[in-house]
Amino acid sequence: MVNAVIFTDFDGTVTWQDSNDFLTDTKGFGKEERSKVFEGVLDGTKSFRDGFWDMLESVKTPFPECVKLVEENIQLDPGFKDTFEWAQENGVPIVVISSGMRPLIKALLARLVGPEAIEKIDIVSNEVEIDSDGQWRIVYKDDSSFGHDKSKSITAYKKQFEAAGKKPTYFYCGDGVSDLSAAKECDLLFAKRGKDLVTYCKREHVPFHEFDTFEDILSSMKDVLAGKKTVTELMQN
Ligand SMILES: O=P(O)(O)OC[C@@H](O)[C@@H](O)[C@H](O)[C@@H](O)CO
Ligand SMILES: [Mg+2]
Repeated sequence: MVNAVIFTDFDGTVTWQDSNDFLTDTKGFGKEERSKVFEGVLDGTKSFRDGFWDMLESVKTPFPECVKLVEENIQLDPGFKDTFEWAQENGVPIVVISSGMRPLIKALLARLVGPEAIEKIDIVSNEVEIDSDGQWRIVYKDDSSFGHDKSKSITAYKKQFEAAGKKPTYFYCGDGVSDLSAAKECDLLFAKRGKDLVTYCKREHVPFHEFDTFEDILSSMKDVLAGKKTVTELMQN
C-alpha cells in the first residue's frame, strides 16, 4: 500500500527544456509559429491534438537523429534526481504522464537519471511510428482532443492504487498546455512558474502551487506527508 503518488508531466517538468519544443524550434517551423499554434490551444480555438500534430509534422529530421539531438541538448530539472531517490527510499511511485513520445522519454530518462529510472518509473505517453522510408509520426494514445487525455490515465492508476483500500495523497507536477486535461485530477497541483499551465489555472480558477524546480516540489511533498502543511495551505495561488 502506498501513501503518496507522484504523477508528473515529462517535457519541461522532469526535463528543464521541452524536447518537442526544442525539435520544433531548431528543426521544424520555429518558435514564432509554435507560439501562434499554442495561443490557439490555450484560447480554445485549436485542439492540442491538432496543434501538436502540426508542430511535429514540421520536423523532417529522421527520428534517430531527433533522439540524438535531444540527448545532447536537453537537461534534467535540478531537483529531479533527489526526488527520484527520495521516492525510491519512501515507496512513493512516480508515474510519468506525458503527451510526448515514449522513445524520447525513455532515452532522456536513461541518460539523465540513469538506466534504473526506466525500470522504476512508469511511463504513460504517446508513441511514434516510423515507416520503412524513415518518415515518422506521433501515434496518439487515445481519440480525445488532447491525443492523450491525461485525466483518463490518472483515473486508471488511481483505481489501481486504491484497490487496497486507503486513498494515497496524489501529486501532479506540470508546466504546459499538455497538462490541461490533468490539472484537476490530483490533491496537490504543482505548476511551473511562468509557464502556460499557470496562465490556464489562473484563468480557470484551478488551485495550484507554483514551483521553480523539483527541489520546491520535494520540500512541499515532505511537508504534506509529515503533516507540517496541508494541501489546502499550499494551493493558495
Ligand atoms: O506532456 P509533455 O511531457 O510536456 O510533452 C508534450 C510537450 O512536449 C508539448 O506539449 C509541448 O509542451 C508543446 O506542445 C507546447 O509548446
Ligand atoms: Mg510539459
